[in-house]
Amino acid sequence: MTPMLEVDDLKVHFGGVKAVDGVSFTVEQGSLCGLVGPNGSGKTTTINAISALVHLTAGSISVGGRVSSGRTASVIARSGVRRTFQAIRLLPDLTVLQNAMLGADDGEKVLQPAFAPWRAARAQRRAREAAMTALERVGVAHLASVRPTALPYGHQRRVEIARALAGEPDLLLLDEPVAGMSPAERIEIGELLLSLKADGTTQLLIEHDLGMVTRVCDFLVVMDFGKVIASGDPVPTTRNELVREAYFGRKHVAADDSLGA
Ligand SMILES: Nc1ncnc2c1ncn2[C@@H]1O[C@H](COP(=O)(O)OP(=O)(O)OP(=O)(O)O)[C@@H](O)[C@H]1O
Repeated sequence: MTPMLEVDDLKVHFGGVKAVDGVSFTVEQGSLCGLVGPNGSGKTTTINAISALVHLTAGSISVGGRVSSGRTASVIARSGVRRTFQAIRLLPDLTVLQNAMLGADDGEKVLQPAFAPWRAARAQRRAREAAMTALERVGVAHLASVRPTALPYGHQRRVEIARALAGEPDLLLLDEPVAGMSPAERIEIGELLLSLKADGTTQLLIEHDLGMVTRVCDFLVVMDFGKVIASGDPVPTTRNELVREAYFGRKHVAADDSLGA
């Protein structure tokens, strides 16, 4: 197996806060890896480091065999790493289609039509095609002309995913993509992630719903207090005693049997 993502002894400290403190893991090409752990365990900071939104205190990150540490967020994105955000970041004054277009290659030119107009027109055409394909994929193409603020939360989340897909990523980082969705919507998004995997997209999924994670992921990495406390096949990993303690606390572990069911 070829690694798509290699995180090696990653540390991200904010002053005295050791948000990520010596994390190492690998995501194989074409696989779907779950990154789980209690609130504040360092998951978002880890994908912020992978997408170059925070500085690394130490360690290294490689994507597709190339060391990405030191590159800017836009260079990382252009190299095929796209992401969604835990808090929805759609622009309220743009339509659903325009928001998705921003995620396409050259998406930034969508907002600069006056700059080299002939090139902008070509970039816009390509971005529109990629965005429509992504919106179709997440099931909201019929809402392309609507403003995202007019949509229910679950649909806004789908647009957020579509924006990342419009960049046709090799590595897709998903930060709680189904938060706030109904159980039926979660199943649909789970199926979408599996279909993206079937197409060869490597994915790193942050998710608190361990039922979903064990259903769709090939591999799990579990964090607590900035460190990896367990990793491996999903079902046995969620049954690991350290993982159960991290989620439920020691005194509840014996009583609660909902993990890894
Ligand atoms: N910019 C920052 N400055 C200071 N502390 C930060 C910063 N970003 C994150 N932290 C802290 O780092 C720790 C890890 O946060 P992070 O958001 O990565 O956790 P998480 O596992 O994603 O949590 P959740 O599941 O709640 O989203 C937390 O204690 C958080 O308060």
